[in-house]
Amino acid sequence: MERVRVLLVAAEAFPLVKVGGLGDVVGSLPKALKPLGVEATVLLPWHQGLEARRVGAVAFPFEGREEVAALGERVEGGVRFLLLGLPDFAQGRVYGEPDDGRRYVRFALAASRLKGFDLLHAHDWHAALLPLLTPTPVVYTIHNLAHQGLLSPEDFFRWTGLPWSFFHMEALEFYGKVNLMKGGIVFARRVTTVSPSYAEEIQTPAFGEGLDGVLRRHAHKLRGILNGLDTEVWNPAQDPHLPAPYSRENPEGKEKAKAHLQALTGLNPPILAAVSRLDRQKGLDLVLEALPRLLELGFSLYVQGVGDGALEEAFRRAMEAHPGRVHFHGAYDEARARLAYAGADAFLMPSRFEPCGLGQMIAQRYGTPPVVRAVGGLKDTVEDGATGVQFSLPHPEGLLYGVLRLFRLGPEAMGLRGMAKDFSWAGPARAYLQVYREALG
Ligand SMILES: Nc1ncnc2c1ncn2[C@@H]1O[C@H](COP(=O)(O)OP(=O)(O)O[C@H]2O[C@H](CO)[C@@H](O)[C@H](O)[C@H]2O)[C@@H](O)[C@H]1O
Repeated sequence: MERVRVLLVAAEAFPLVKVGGLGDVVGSLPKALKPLGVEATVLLPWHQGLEARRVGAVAFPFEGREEVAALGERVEGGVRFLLLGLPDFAQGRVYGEPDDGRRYVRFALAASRLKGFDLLHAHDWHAALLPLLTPTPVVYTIHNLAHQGLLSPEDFFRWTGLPWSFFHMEALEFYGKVNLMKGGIVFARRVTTVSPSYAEEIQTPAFGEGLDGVLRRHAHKLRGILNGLDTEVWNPAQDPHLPAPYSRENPEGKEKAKAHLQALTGLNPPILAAVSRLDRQKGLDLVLEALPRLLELGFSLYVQGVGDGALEEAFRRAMEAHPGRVHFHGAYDEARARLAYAGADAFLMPSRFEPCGLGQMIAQRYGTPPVVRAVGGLKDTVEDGATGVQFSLPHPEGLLYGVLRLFRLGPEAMGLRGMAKDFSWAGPARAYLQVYREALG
């Protein structure tokens, strides 16, 4: 097969901009595709503060006028990034602004005008509109079905100039709104999501977020492909943020990471850690509810994350109430995250749902066994009783059971087994190539 030129279109990609796991995946998949003959470029909004070389401009239609977006280019770690310079992204956060719908629609409209690619790989609702805008084949990946991009139909059709004939149940309409995610699912040539279990789950009402019927109707083009990890970026043997390198063969350095985490936080071992966006999805409220029992049993808790204000406040208060036993780091902090993955005795991920999850994979790679809820990608990546523990009940009792079982079974041996697992992109990248081939027909 000829070299395939693919444009990955997303809101975030490591190392330029990362809020969560989407950034990790979009930033690392291109590297893994390269040896398979896929020339992958990443297109992002030109978020404020990003430095890049201006290489041109793209004209696109919006509200019946022609507008122009600057085009920037930057190469990082062998990956080519293109940035679309829209004034909408010159300030504000990556997500969570009141005009998110409008600015990401504008992003997709401009993205659809880029030339020179055989295939577009669109990620999450921010890029879901692409299959309606371009004849180039599109593969659409769902990283999180909980965020769908809901818009008023009046705004949407005025902005895009698309015909109102798209506003019906088998296309964009969703309870009186335009649903961008639904458009991605219906109109892309292939739809993927980030683990085999989540691909099954989202076809059921319990996990389908109202789109399970649509997903069942399009199940013939739906595939579950597990995320990989960039094993160079996530490698305790060469992580500059750790006090000492370590590996499965030479695990001594892990003790230094533990000592460093304890010194930095004042926590007594054993330390249970969570590094996560603070969102209902992640089930960290269960950790709060289980906290009194966990403390009674002698555990300490380290939580790092930003997001939901009430959760941030609750963890802050828990830290004040239990100095030396609870530590909350309410920041996005790459270096500290790595120290937590390395220095904790166990990693907690009690998610209500989890499309794939990277935290539990990173923890295993750093020799820290995870306690996870048995859902989605957590189910597919943690070997219950061997490299970590799974629990089913979405309740503090379920979490407590999981933690106690893990410590009964022996976290050290599990940690060592976890380090031997292959979480690389090699297999997943081949699966994406197969999907790309299917989409190209
Ligand atoms: N405060 C903080 N400081 C530093 N780093 C932090 C941090 N908070 C989070 N992170 C990092 O963000 C990433 C989180 O990735 P996950 O895949 O576990 O969850 P997320 O829900 O963001 O991703 C969504 O997309 C991904 C990608 O497909 C799916 O795996 C997942 O299930 C889905 O919910 C990890 O690299 C973690 O270390």
